Amino acid sequence: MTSKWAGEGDNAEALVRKEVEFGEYVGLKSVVAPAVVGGDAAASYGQLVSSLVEAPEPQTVLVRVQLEESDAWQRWNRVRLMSNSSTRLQVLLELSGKSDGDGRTVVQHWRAEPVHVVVLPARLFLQNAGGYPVLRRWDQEAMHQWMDLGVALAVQQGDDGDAEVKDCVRYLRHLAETRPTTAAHCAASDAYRDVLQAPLQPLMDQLASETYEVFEADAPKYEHYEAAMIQAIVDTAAARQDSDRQIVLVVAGAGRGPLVSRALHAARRSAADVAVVAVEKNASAVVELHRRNMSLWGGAVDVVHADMRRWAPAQRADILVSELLGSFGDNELAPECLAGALERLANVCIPRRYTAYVAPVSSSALFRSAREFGGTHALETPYVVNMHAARVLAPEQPVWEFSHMPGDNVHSQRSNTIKFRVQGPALVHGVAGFFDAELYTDVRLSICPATHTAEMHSWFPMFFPIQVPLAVADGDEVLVHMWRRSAGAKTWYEWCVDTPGGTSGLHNVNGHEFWIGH
Ligand SMILES: C[S@@+](CC[C@H](N)C(=O)[O-])C[C@H]1O[C@@H](n2cnc3c(N)ncnc32)[C@H](O)[C@@H]1O
Repeated sequence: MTSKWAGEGDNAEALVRKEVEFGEYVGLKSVVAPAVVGGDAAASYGQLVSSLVEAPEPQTVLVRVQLEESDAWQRWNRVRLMSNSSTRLQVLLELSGKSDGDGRTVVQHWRAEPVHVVVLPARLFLQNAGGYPVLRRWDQEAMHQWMDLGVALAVQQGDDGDAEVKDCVRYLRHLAETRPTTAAHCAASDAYRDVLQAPLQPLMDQLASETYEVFEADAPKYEHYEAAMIQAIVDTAAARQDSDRQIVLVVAGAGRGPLVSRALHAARRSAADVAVVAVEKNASAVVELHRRNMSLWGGAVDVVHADMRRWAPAQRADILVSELLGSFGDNELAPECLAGALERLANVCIPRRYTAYVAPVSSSALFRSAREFGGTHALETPYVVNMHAARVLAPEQPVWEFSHMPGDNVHSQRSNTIKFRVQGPALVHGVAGFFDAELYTDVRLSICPATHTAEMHSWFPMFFPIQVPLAVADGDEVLVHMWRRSAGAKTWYEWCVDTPGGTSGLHNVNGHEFWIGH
């Protein structure tokens, strides 16, 4: 193979292989391939890099991507696709340092890619009054964002007159030391960045005590529930004629009791006479409810071990409160549990309605992790994940809603197609899912990026992967098709993504890979 990109003689491939071999001999964990090329030589370059990442040596290959090339991303994407998105392929990103552009835009565009190192040319640095190199404010922020993504930074020696590399490095160290600290409520979530988790199934499974403990640490969530309960109690008290009768509030799916404590508090704060009933189907959690009833609630709570779908109390309640919301709103089967229960049990439901949202998402990290779980199964299963090295390609849009008001239709199947105009170029790896909920009137909870409830950390977004990623250009129209289907004791989602270049095909048809059990 002869090519200019290696810049040496007439057998560039042999030269590259020799250098890789030497790297292996001296024990290097990674080797940097020559700068990625476009045009006619792109296929040969991709073939060579693919053969390196498939070689038995456990080295990572860093593909040098020069941002000054207008088709830098497309060049990288071609190599990545030729190498079947190998986990041993990463990016060494060379900033151009020419433009006065905002460095944060580069992070935004590249955060979904497996960037290992960012190389800053020394000319990117300005001189401060003392003659030392500094970065523009937005470039400082960009460096903080790269550090946050765990990306290494390197400085490339410039021409005469550019800053000294050692001074630039000292400045970058200073930036690292003065990075804004993470808020306490984020610190716990940070440990789960880009970690795929199976969605909880609190109806089919019996949750463990430590899972409840994690829920209970999310004070903002319970504060919102308490605010909703106060309003519902006040409205119920105002609407009723026979003011002697106690208001009955049922916490359905009480777990170890955090909403029960909040219900008692809400009753005190609204100065109303409220009887609180705690219903829970997990026998072990019921033991803890009895313990708390004795030790914390003075025996004031009626603890019932029952499934809310079948529980038949002697007296209809006024307010039904439940926290069966999943990352996609309805994925913990709140509709199946609440719709029927509401008809028999109460007039008012908290939450009153919840909406699922979707958006196309790009993330090499999430796609690779899902694929590593194994085969088609892993890429036809939704995950819950604290998305970090990911790029949501268009603002999220509602896909469907469930409402629990008297007289609402209780059927639980849904489907919809949503059209997005995406920011590209990018590789679509799947669909991100979010939800928001109206607990009561204006008291809302949200995990949508645009409206996220402050400091609430109970829910990470959902990720619905697709088996074969789809490339999109800036401004392309992307269609996301979603279905929520049920049969017998199972509910599941099916999904499909269409881009101008192709379709992902339908995922999880008939729930054959993933379903939620009733
Ligand atoms: C997400 S947890 C929330 C628990 C608690 N409210 C909290 O905030 O910690 C949902 C709870 O609902 C219970 N649950 C789910 N489906 C139920 C049903 N049909 N009847 C009664 N409890 C149910 C589960 O066992 C679990 O304890």
